[in-house]
Amino acid sequence: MHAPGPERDELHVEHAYDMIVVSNRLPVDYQAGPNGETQWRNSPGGLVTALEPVMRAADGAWVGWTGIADREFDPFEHDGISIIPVPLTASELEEYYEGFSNDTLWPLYHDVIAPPSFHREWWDAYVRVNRRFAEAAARAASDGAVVWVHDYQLQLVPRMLRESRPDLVIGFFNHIPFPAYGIYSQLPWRRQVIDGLLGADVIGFQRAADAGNFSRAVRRLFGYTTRGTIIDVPDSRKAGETRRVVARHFPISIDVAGFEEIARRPEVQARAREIRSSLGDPETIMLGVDRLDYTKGIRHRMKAFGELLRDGRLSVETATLVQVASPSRERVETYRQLRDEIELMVGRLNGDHSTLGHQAIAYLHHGYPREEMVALYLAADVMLVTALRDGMNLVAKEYVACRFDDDGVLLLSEFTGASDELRQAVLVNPHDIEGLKDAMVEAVRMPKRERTRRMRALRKRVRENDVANWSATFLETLTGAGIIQPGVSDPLRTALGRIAETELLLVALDFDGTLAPLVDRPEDARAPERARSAIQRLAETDDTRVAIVSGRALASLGEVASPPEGTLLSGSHGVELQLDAGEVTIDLRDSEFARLQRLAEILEDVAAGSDGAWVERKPAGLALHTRQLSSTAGTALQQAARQRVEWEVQGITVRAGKSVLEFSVRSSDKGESLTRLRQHVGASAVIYVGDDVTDEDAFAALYAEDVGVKVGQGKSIATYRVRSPEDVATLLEVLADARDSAREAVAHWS
Ligand SMILES: O=P(O)(O)OC[C@H]1O[C@H](O[C@H]2O[C@H](CO)[C@@H](O)[C@H](O)[C@H]2O)[C@H](O)[C@@H](O)[C@@H]1O
Ligand SMILES: O=c1ccn([C@@H]2O[C@H](COP(=O)(O)OP(=O)(O)O)[C@@H](O)[C@H]2O)c(=O)[nH]1
Repeated sequence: MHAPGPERDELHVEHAYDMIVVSNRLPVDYQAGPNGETQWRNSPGGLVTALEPVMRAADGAWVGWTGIADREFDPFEHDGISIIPVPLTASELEEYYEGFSNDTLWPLYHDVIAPPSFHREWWDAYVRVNRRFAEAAARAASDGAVVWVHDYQLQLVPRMLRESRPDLVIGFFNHIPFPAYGIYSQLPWRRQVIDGLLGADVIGFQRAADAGNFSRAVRRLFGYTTRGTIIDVPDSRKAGETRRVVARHFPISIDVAGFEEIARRPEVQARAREIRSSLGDPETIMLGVDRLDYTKGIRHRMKAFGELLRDGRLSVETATLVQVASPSRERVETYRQLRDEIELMVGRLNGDHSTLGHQAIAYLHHGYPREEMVALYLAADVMLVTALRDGMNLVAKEYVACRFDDDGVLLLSEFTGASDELRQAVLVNPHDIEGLKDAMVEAVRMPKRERTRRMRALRKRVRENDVANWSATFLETLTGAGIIQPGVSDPLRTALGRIAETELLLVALDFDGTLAPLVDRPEDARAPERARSAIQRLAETDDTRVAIVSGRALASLGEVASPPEGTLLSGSHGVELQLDAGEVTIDLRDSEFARLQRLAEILEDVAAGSDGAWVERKPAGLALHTRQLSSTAGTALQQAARQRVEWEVQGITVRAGKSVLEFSVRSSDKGESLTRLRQHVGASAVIYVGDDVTDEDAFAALYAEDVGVKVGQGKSIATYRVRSPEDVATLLEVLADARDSAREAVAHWS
């Protein structure tokens, strides 16, 4: 049966969209009401909260399930978003959604808080439904489109899409945690799931720890090489070649300005006052807002609250707990049991502690629209987020975004993704009931000054990474096609401020295209004066070391960069290093020397046939430069050189740069070089800035707390971007200023 969608417009979807989001949930759900009537309502959960503003801004389509079984809907338009529904039968709902997704993967990925069930027929349904989603996306995607797949319900879709549509750019984002290998390895289909995910070009996680767990699982199960955030995956279409897959964290967020705007509305503030007075105007309102899910730690929070009332540390006359527990996955047995347990607890606590005038717990088993949520946030003095495991927890961020009055206390579990960013919350381990009780009392009694200090810091942090920033960072990593702001963007400025506080900083910079604009004759390349004096400022202090990391031979680098004393140099992609103790000399073995000679003959021969191409000699390799040729002629010449070298010389490392093809008889890359520099210096944090494909190895060698900056367009795993060497100069000035301020602050406090 085909039912009409809301505000339905006929959509013609074949190969129509350049950007497609695929998720199990759509922004709207078709729900049966208590009397059998059906209605569209907003879907539950944070995935929809985060993706809705992204989709509204993009001219793309959203592929997903409408929340009801055995009904088919034509594509329709909802609130400015093109929706492509995927149908599920009643048995698929049971086996794919309630079964494999929410009774196998969900508990397994949330550290087996509840025991996962493993059933082969659930797995079969999971494969079948994933294929249906992949087919729907493949039908709707235009040539070379970007397809962004979401969450644990659809982990096989990336591989399925890559097989059927190799032209697509495929991203995947996991909204829930990715567990440690000891837990993940329980999954009977552990290899198939990882292989499914590795079909993507970029796999995003909420926390750095999740990405680390995933990379470890890839190594253990497949033995693929992983370097930092890069995984080399065999290319099923090109024998002997590998594809680069990026696996790293992109913490999700919310529409911060949108939430604040609602919070500032007079009618929402009036509603907040009304909520307070309907609860008898207690001194303290504590609030919990969660889907009714065993991962959220609702029982732990109620136990702690009950004991505080029992012990007289809190009283119902002064404190009330409002618990919104919105209905979720109600046909899954573990969720039914949880509801019974929680409602029993609420009944007991209210029976034991409530008075005629004061209720201990106001328990609301409903889903509320956003305005009501915001009014609740404004009414709450203390927000309780006590999840036992949670991918992110957007409620924590929403609370902070709404508190434009700089008041309110956020009590936050360390086991949420949000706790990585929201360090100024009162952080708790919800398993430690005594610790939780103490933290609740601390939150209730916290003096105004401290509340304000913490809330200001939290609001700053949440504003720095809103949902637009999250999606832009992910999509830029995926496509390299984002619009780069001129100068130094606010998020980059914040990251520079943070890294400037480190003890011993290594500032590692590529030269050509990064410090110096690209020029036709490499010997003419020079860094602008502003960059040179900022480097000078950075290099003259004991707590900062500067390194220039280049593909050029060391001798040529020294000449064009003329760096200040003490600068470390890495040439020939790390084959040559000039550290404090002097230059590392390269003694080529006889076999390497012979190969170098043969290489030189071949490349000189290839270059001789083309006007404008030339060969640069380096200690352990050669570079064929094609910058002065048209792009077609340059590519053809590079192709010819590559082929001849492959046929005629063994053991050569080939590396493509911007209009240059590098051949080396000894393999090393900028990532290895950066790691050696980090160790040599003993750096506590590193910033790396680079523009070329070869700089990606260096970005891959960065740790979560380091900063990677890509100069210009192009696919990159770096988190930040600037447009040009001029902006790199500005970046270095900002960094030098930030380093001075950090030093002054330390001097002031010591
Ligand atoms: O679709 P449901 O089965 O009703 O569940 C609702 C959503 O729950 C999960 O949300 C997660 O995503 C949030 C945003 O990234 C994150 O903050 C939270 O920690 C996660 O649990 C689930 O991952 C979604 O797929 C569901 O739609
Ligand atoms: O009655 C409710 C309860 C929750 N939410 C929203 O549901 C999302 C919950 O996201 P979170 O990341 O905290 O957890 P999830 O439910 O996705 O696990 C947030 O945007 C809440 O504002 C809502 O709109 N109404």
